[in-house]
Amino acid sequence: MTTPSDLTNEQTVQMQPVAVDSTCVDLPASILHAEKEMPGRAEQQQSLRVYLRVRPFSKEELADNEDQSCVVIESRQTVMLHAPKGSATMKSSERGIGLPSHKFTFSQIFGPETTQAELFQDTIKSQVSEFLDGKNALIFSYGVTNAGKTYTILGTPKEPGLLPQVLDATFQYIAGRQYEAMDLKPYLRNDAQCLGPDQIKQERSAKTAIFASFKEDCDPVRGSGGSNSLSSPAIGLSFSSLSCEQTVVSSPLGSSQFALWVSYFEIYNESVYDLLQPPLCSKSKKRAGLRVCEDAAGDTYVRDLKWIHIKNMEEACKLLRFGNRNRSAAATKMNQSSSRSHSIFTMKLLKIDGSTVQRVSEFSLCDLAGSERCNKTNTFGERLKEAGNINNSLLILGKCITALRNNQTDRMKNSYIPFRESKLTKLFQAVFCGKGRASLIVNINQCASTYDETLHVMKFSAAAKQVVQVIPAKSLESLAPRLVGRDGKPLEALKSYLSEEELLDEEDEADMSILPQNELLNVIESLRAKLLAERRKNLVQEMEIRKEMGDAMLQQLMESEELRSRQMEELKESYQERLENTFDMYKDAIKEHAYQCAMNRVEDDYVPVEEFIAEQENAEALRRELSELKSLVSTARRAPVLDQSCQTQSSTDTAGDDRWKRLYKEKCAIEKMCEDKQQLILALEQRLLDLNETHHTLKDDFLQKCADLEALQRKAETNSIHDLLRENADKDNEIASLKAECCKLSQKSSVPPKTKRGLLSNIRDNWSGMWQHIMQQAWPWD
Ligand SMILES: Nc1ncnc2c1ncn2[C@@H]1O[C@H](COP(=O)(O)OP(=O)(O)OP(=O)(O)O)[C@@H](O)[C@H]1O
Repeated sequence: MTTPSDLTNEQTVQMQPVAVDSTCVDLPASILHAEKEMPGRAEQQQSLRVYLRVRPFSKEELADNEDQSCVVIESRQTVMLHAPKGSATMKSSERGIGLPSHKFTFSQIFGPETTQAELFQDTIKSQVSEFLDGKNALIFSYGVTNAGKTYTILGTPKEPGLLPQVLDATFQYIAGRQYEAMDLKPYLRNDAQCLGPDQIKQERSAKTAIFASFKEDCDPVRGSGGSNSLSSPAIGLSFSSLSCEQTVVSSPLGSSQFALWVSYFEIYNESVYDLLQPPLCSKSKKRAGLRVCEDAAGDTYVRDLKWIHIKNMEEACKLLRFGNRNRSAAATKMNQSSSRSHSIFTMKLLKIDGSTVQRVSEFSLCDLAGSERCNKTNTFGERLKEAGNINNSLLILGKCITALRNNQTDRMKNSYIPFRESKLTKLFQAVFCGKGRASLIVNINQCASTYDETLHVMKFSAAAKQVVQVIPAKSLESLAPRLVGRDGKPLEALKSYLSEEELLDEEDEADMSILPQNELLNVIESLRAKLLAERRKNLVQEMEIRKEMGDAMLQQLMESEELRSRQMEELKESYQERLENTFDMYKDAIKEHAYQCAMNRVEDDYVPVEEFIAEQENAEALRRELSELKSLVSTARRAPVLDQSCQTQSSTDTAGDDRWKRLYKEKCAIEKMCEDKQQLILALEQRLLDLNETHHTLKDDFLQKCADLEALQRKAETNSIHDLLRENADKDNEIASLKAECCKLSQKSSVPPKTKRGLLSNIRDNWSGMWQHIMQQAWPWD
């Protein structure tokens, strides 16, 4: 068992450049605290136990003078692998890819000197105890060919392997309390079946048929309970060494009885074959493959697999030998008797109270086929196909382990675990998912020639070691078996329960390879027709779904378009309204401004009509006076001739001369003044004309601006909202410039402030000035 302190110790080991298996450094806390039952928690967590067994060199290997320093066991948990010269690993490391040495940690490492009994004691003994206590267990032996997997599981006559030891421990445990009746048998994965007399008969004859084939080899089957003293030539093993003192679990007290049923099957080329089935008479006939099905709880089982009730080690040995004879083995380059299949020996222990099965526990030992790759084993033809299938199922096992590990280390991840992709993983899915404990025994040899394959095995085991098995506390309760009658129907009224036949109706994974060829063709045809119909149905469904989706999307699009255009309309209206308001405001302001300017100008230039008429009358009077004066002056001009004569006649009249002179002067001044006045009137009239003209110009300007504004307003109504916004800005500028122009115009048109005296007062001022002037001219002495 790996503990945190063990891991700390492991890290202190200093080596040359070494690839340290990451599991020994970065184990997550959950794994470090694994294997502890959490008090108050509804589950137990335990990392998958991965043991390493290094087998000793054989005589031939020692004779070959192979490099013997590839595998160095450093401690009970740590092993170093050094790549030998010429290995692919060494070549890669020489090219700078990877390192020549690798360090791995295991739950425990067993060196070449380890005995089978020691191995049992330190690895699976606790699991055997659990099995006897009602829990499930699974043991895998994994490694390349010739690494010692079969040796570990089965052993030799002198060194019985784990399986005989488990059997032995079980028989010790149930000794004296065996249920002899044989009428209660395992059913599906976890259930039990109550057999009728004829079924019991069948069971007995099946067992007798198997044992009959050993008549010539072995002693007659002895009674129950004689496990300890067996020497069983049936499998060529002497189990004398099993009469050991190993007491796994002391026999329980109470009235319960136990029945042990076993099965033995192999998975060869992805087909399941019953190894306890009598061999076929004709070698040309193909063995019948068995189907892997699921029960109502989703647990897999092998349909029609033979379960044999055994009562002692002798019977167990016979069955093992019988099964091993049927097992697919072939000579490979590496092993003269290489297992080409995964063989699975399963024990089911039924705990029976009266006639009720209290519980069924299961212990499976799986001797996996060699994990080597094809090129190493010089495989061709059938061997190549075997290798492909072996590698595939081991690859799937590896994938499942990696996916389990990834899902556990990263809780956010929930990757698919491909249990169903191979028969092997499908069958043991339940154990990996918490319905039992699993252990992996990795077997390696120390040969330099298989170094690369061994390294591959070690990397696989490094991943496996990180897997945590979460075993719900309730898993055992859920394993409480259902008892079914001889027809497979439950003895108790269980609505949800499906019999095997009912289950099989729904089962779609029938193993068709067992049917004859013409039937197979029929099956293929009907399947093809079904497939076509199914495809057509799917296509129609897909089209309908697509159409529905398309309609829904179109509807959604139209609705959103409508909403958008409505929003645009509202926006446009609001902007238009704001624009109109702004225009009205500016229009009013301009009108007001123009009106004010006009009013100011009119006010400045205003001359009341009465005053104007009065001024005109005055001017008329002045004109009349002027004309009188003129006539007076002309008279006066004619007078000097007369006056000359008068002068000569009466030169003494000086007073008259003076007066004439004065009048003449006055006349000249009045004439001058009249001319000035005339010019002033002309200037005033001209001014009036100018003012009228300015007034008209302003009026025209004003009307023009109003027209422009109206045109802009009309345009704004027709333009889009964006144009309006843009033009709004333009118009703002234009209005600003108009305002500026108006200001300029108003400045230009406005006269400088003056007192509102009007034309008349000007004329009056001028006239009084002129009158003073005349008077001064006329009477300069005044
Ligand atoms: N621990 C061991 N001590 C002594 N001999 C061993 C040990 N392990 C294996 N051997 C011997 O090595 C040889 C190969 O072992 P085994 O047949 O068990 O290998 P394997 O891994 O099962 O091979 P394959 O996958 O080809 O079946 C056998 O002769 C076996 O007796």
